[in-house]
Amino acid sequence: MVLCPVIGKLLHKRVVLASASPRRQEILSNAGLRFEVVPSRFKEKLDKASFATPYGYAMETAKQKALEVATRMHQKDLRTPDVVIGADTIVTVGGLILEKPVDKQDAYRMLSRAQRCVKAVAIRHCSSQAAAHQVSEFYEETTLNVSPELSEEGCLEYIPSGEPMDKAGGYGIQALGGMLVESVHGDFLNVVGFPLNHFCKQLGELYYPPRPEDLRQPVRHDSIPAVDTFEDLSDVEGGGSEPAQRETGSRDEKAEVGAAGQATAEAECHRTGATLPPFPTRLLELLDGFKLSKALLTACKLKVFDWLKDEAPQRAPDIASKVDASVCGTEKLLDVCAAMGLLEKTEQGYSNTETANLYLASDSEYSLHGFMLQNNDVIWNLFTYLEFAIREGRNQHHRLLGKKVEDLFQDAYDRSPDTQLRFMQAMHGVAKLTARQVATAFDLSRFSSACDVGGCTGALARELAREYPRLQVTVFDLPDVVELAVHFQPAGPQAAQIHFAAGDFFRDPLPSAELYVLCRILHDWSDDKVHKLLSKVAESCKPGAGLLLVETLLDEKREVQGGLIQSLNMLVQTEGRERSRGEYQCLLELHGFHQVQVVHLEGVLDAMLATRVAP
Ligand SMILES: O=c1[nH]cc([C@@H]2O[C@H](COP(=O)(O)OP(=O)(O)OP(=O)(O)O)[C@@H](O)[C@H]2O)c(=O)[nH]1
Repeated sequence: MVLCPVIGKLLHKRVVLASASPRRQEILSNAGLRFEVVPSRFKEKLDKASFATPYGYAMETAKQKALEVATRMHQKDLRTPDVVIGADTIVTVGGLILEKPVDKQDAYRMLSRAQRCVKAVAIRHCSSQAAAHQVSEFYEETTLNVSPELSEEGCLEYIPSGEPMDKAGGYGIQALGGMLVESVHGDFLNVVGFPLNHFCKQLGELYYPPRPEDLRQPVRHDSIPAVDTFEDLSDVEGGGSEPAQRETGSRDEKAEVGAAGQATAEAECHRTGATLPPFPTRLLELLDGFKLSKALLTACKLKVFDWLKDEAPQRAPDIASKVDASVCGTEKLLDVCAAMGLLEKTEQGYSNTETANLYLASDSEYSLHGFMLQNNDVIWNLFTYLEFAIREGRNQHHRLLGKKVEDLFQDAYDRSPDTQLRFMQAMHGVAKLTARQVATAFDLSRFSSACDVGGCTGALARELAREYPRLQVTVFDLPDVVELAVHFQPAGPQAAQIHFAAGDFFRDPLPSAELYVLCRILHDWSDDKVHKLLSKVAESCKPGAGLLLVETLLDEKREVQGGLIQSLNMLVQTEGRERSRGEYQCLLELHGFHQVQVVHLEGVLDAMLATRVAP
């Protein structure tokens, strides 16, 4: 018997479940699906830190599981399956991704907290060419609250049952673990092994796409009762709420679903007087964000990633003694780093992930260690005054330092070589990340000389020189910056193309050049100073000279909110601000630069190239 007609659509296809999970198999066969089981050999070891969200990580793992099985079957018996289903489960607690416990202690830690269970499912529709496979994907999220009465003894009694160890989140809700869970919001089967309801809906969308006339009907949101509210909602206008965490569909659809869902929820509340609003998971994750940042910064400050670089896994007590810290504190910090995807935790101990080796060890080529320390030692402290910055509309160095600050770069901090070097290390790390993109954003081959105004360690100058072998680049910066820049100059073929010149770009004449570069400089300064600097650059330019401006343009569409955070950052730290594309365009034109072209770079930066016209 097939209750759900879409399951029948798969009956004559070769369906493969790429999973070893017995629960997943049971749920799907109970639903009448016929399939073969070929557990995936894909190692669940993707770098968590390289995904913007936990969902992204789980989805990529699910897709890779299905791909590995489809490819292997094709290679082995030359008969490609029609459909391969891959799934992955993660559990998130306050933004941290947890999977299956690696040991009993880990299980204990997982058990004591409220969790979100996210299942990502990838349905791979195969053809003989892997590249031509179509993949439909969705994920389903269920929120669980572990009973607040769950005692330490209760947890410790449960763990030896063996149930937690092969289960994401550390419990089997369908068996003994059910006793630990107080409430479930969302699809129960999703926690147990597979989101059957959402799967059927997804198949429905694939096999019965809506007719155009259906699309013109007002949206109707069918109800899927959460397990804690098994009620008939059919008397509610609009038919009840869409599952809160469905993530497929366009933004507009989501907005509609959200609005309709809210109206329904209100109606429902009015009717029963008892229904709880959705659990504010995202909100709580945002709240916890500062704790995660501080954990990352602290691990950098303690040089945890240096001690683990290129080493065999080490246990918490070893690391604790190296970083001169308590074992219990170190262990907690290491666990959070592992959950953030910065460390890997196995039975042998902790080791760096690739992200940590690449960016967090202090001696790696693309190290952001200096930038982390700058954030820990300076920016973090400034942000504690955010409320004042918002009220007063200005930076907060005076509060942090307890004195009036006239010029941020000249007299804000003690300009000891150490402080200066730390600042330069921070700038160097950030500049190296983006220098290649900046250097290649436009064709600059018509210029034979460039001046990188405020070019600090010469990281961008080096990329410009590498990209344009006939270009001579002058890095113009304050005398003490130029003095310390030698620490950052690797010997190499570009060295002969790069020169350093000391001076203050507000007071001293600029070195002459055909191309001027202002990379993340203007955003530090007030409008008055920006005019002053741009007029100096304009005066130094002959007609046809170029100005390469690199900044974060406000109002540009971006995937992440980084641009807006950057804007807040400027308020707290500098006397400047981020500006919009229109504002920069006006500024450039006012100072005689026209033909403005804009290129978006990866991350939050944008590059603009303008040409000086005859006055
Ligand atoms: O309450 C419960 N919570 C979780 C489970 C089981 O946990 C695992 C989740 O892991 P994953 O999705 O990665 O699947 P695997 O078992 O590793 O098999 P794959 O071969 O597909 O990677 C899953 O088995 C759930 O059933 C549970 O049983 N109860």
